[in-house]
Amino acid sequence: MAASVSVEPAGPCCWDEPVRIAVRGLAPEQPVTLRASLRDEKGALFRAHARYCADAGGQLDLARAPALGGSFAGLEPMGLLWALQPDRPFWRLTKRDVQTPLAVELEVLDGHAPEPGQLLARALLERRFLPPGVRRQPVRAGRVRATLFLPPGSGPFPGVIDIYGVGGGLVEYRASLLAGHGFATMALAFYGFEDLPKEYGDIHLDYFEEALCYMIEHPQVKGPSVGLLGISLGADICLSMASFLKNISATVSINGSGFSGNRTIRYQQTSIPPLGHDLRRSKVAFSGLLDIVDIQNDVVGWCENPSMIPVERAQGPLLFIVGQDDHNWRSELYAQIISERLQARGKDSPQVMSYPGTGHYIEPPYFPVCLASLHKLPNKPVLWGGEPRAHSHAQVDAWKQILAFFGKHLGGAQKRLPPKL
Ligand SMILES: CCCCCCCCCCCCCC(=O)SCCNC(=O)CCNC(=O)[C@H](O)C(C)(C)COP(=O)(O)OP(=O)(O)OC[C@H]1O[C@@H](n2cnc3c(N)ncnc32)[C@H](O)[C@@H]1OP(=O)(O)O
Repeated sequence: MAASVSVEPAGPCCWDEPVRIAVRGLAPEQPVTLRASLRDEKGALFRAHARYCADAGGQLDLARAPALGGSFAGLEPMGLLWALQPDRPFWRLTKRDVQTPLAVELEVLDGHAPEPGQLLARALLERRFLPPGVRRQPVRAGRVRATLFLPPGSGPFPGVIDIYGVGGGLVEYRASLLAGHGFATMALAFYGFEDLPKEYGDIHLDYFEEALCYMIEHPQVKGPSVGLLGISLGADICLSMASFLKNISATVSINGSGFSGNRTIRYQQTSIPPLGHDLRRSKVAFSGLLDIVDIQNDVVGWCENPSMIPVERAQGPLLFIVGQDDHNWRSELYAQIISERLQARGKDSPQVMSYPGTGHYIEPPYFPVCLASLHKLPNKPVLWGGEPRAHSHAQVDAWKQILAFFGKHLGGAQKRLPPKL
């Protein structure tokens, strides 16, 4: 019998959904190598491989069989996706056009030799970023440059604003995936897109207030308040919005700092001066990579430092997703300072999910960890941190936590049915 690969659920799947991969028709105990590859929209090739042995019946189920080595080892049913690494140095897997899927090619090769053996079977996984029925609406309203993703159904839906960080542009893939879980999600650009400022400058919260008003007034967004989700600088913008603006009922910070970083945050008469940094504290790591984890200035005055965002003013609960191996800055320490600030002011401690072996770039599930890539501020490749297996597991858990947190505090999201595995 010829070998064949089966993937469940069959057909196209969302990028954040797990799949069950199995191979049938092998010889009993046959050694095989599984290879995965994908090409991103810029032509960069990402690859992973793992060695396995079929069972006594000539079957191989990645949910039951441990990988014996390769890009990863052990029982990792989704390892061939999260372990994908780019051939191009310091390249990050990202998705620019969410309307097209990424295709992951799976190949089953005979044997474990370093050189590939005979090709036994092949399959193509179509991984979508625009979940079925999600509507994508470009937003050009006043100064706001964004895309709103509306879940399938009639609504209104609980709303979330999603903000990325340094690098700018309009990053849509996390917002589009979140909409697949029942949240009307706005991917919000704030620089480096169309007529927005070309460079990252002071953070003017009135721009973000305009985006918030757009969401609250939208007939498909359930009022009276929305949630916020941000990573890195985007997380600090979310924390600032929650501290100064009304109608925000839940805020998630992924590896934010809780400080005004190296630009001033401004709202009406208030300004928060930057903590600042000293590039002389950066280290050169392997391959000439910069390690900037310690370049932020020391937090003099601890939780009373004037560069801190006054998070105690936030109306709704806060969730901090923290990578303990974050090399952009010390997210774990900053989450502790924020907790102490809240407690010192008689507020509840925030929920902190702190993940070992996890770096700065915590993305939705199954994105391969980006260990290093161009940082637009020093304009050099920097180390982001993370150990691939731990980081990948953290991404899966963090996504569940984020969905549960928004589900609880924004209420009423329609659950997408989990695939039957
Ligand atoms: C000063 C020292 C630091 C101070 C720090 C302390 C203060 C801390 C302050 C706060 C710290 C907070 C820290 C944080 O917030 S860091 C973390 C958060 N990061 C983000 O949120 C990123 C969001 N934005 C993006 O990723 C971009 O918009 C993307 C990449 C999607 C498009 O972006 P854009 O449309 O602009 O791209 P381009 O096509 O014109 O290419 C431009 C260049 O970009 C490079 N590139 C492109 N794609 C990739 C890729 N896939 N892999 C690797 N590199 C990639 C490439 O070299 C290319 O140049 P070239 O090869 O074409 O010549």
